[in-house]
Amino acid sequence: MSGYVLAIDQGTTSSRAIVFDDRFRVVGLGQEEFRQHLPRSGWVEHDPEEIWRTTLSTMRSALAYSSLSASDLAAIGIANQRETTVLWDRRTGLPIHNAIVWQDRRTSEMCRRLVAEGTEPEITARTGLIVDPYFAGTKIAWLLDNVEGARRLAEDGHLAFGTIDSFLLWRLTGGRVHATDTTNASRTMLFDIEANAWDADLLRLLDIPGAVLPEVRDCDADFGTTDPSLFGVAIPIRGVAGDQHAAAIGQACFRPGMVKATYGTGCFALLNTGSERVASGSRMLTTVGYRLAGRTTYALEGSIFVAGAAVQWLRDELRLISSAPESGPLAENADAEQDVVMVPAFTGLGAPWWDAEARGAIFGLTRRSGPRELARAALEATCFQTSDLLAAMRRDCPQASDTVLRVDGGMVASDWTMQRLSDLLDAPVDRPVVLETTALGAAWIAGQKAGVWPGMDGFAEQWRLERRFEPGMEGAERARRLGLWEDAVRRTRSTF
Ligand SMILES: Nc1ncnc2c1ncn2[C@@H]1O[C@H](COP(=O)(O)OP(=O)(O)O)[C@@H](O)[C@H]1O
Ligand SMILES: O=P(O)(O)OC[C@H](O)CO
Repeated sequence: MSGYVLAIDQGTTSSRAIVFDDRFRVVGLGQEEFRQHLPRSGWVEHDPEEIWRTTLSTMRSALAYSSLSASDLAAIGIANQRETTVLWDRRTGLPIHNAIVWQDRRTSEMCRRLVAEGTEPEITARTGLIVDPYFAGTKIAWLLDNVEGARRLAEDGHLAFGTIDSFLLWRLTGGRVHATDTTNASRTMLFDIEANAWDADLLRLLDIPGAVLPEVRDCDADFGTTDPSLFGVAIPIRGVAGDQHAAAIGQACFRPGMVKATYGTGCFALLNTGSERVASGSRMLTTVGYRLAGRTTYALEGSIFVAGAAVQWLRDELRLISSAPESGPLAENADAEQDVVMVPAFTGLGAPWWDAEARGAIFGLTRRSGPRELARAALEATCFQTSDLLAAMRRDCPQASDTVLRVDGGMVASDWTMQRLSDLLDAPVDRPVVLETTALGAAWIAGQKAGVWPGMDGFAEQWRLERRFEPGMEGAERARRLGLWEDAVRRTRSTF
């Protein structure tokens, strides 16, 4: 059998498909952006049909680019934006509403109520999560309560819930598979990560009928085959993982203590904690890193909602730059005497603050502040936030104390940002040769399961360093800058 594997990387702003050969080289690529629907302040939606159309067409483009045909593929792996919630009618396959995106804050009142009722400790004990609108559970509840007729359809067994992986699986298999994987399930706030099962008490708490839920399988399970009407042949789907989990795999973070951070729209850092779940005392998330061959590997996660999105804001709203790569050189020339600090809480603050109501702020502006200082502040905010996450992880887990950060995602192209990141973390930052780590991780799960790619050790050996950034900032300056950030966050938070 051939060693070609196609990975779907269905992200927040674009759908991508990549074909890899058995030496992990990219031989085909397709990418399409799709629309972000912002019906109200704090609300973010995607059209599931657009997600499906762009996924299908990028798969076809990737195949065409590689000059391969579908029958050359040994398997498909899926990585997806997590938490984004779709409900569809099983009888027609049609969504009953737009997908509610992970960034959407419409259920913050519901979450506040759950916290006020004292439910958070039990929710955290079972799911490893914080009560926040970020996760899928309250989004499902909102759809059932606000889309006319939805609750009755759900109770009658006609509605299916899925994160994007489930929705794509349903469509790819012609409605034959309603399943998800453990990593995606672990982001719903309805899943017991110890028992590896949906939690009946949490379903009752959020008033969600169990009939809507997909079956939960391991990341490397059999997820069926594509409907032959799509590509002419039935291609096996052998791997599914949430995109951040797939990136941790693509970065070969297989040993406890290894950490990766992916800098795209947001930033998500995952620390492998091995077969034991680590409870965070610092409001990090405890999550399933991956589950392969019946064994769960846990992770601590820090989620930052705005990273590259702050650069997009400089480009699209302030129009200070015309493209993202201009931000680094601008920042490099910022006035060293000015301390302009940006807290990009456009959609609230994620870990470790979990403040859904906070909104962005800029401090320290002077008459001489301009595009350079704002560019530095936007890029540095990502570094400061990562520093908060790593400090929390180090408190929670001694294995993280002398760690090297493996980075990927669009924003790591900025050398200035990576150097500043290393300076502020006081730790090395490793940028690999292959930056398509999310797709590579999904492809590896599927490829090794299909028997055409090597196992974990063989795969880990292929990881290659492109550049290591070493810390070079004086300790006193680091402490001063981190102090400025701490002060800015304190003044931005909605609660003290
Ligand atoms: N050279 C660069 N410097 C700074 N930011 C960048 C650079 N290149 C891309 N970005 C940022 O990275 C993000 C895109 O990364 P990507 O991994 O494709 O994101 P996503 O998967 O979330 O859509 C954008 O927000 C963009 O602003
Ligand atoms: O699509 P990305 O790369 O922005 O990742 C989104 C995350 O999975 C949200 O939890």
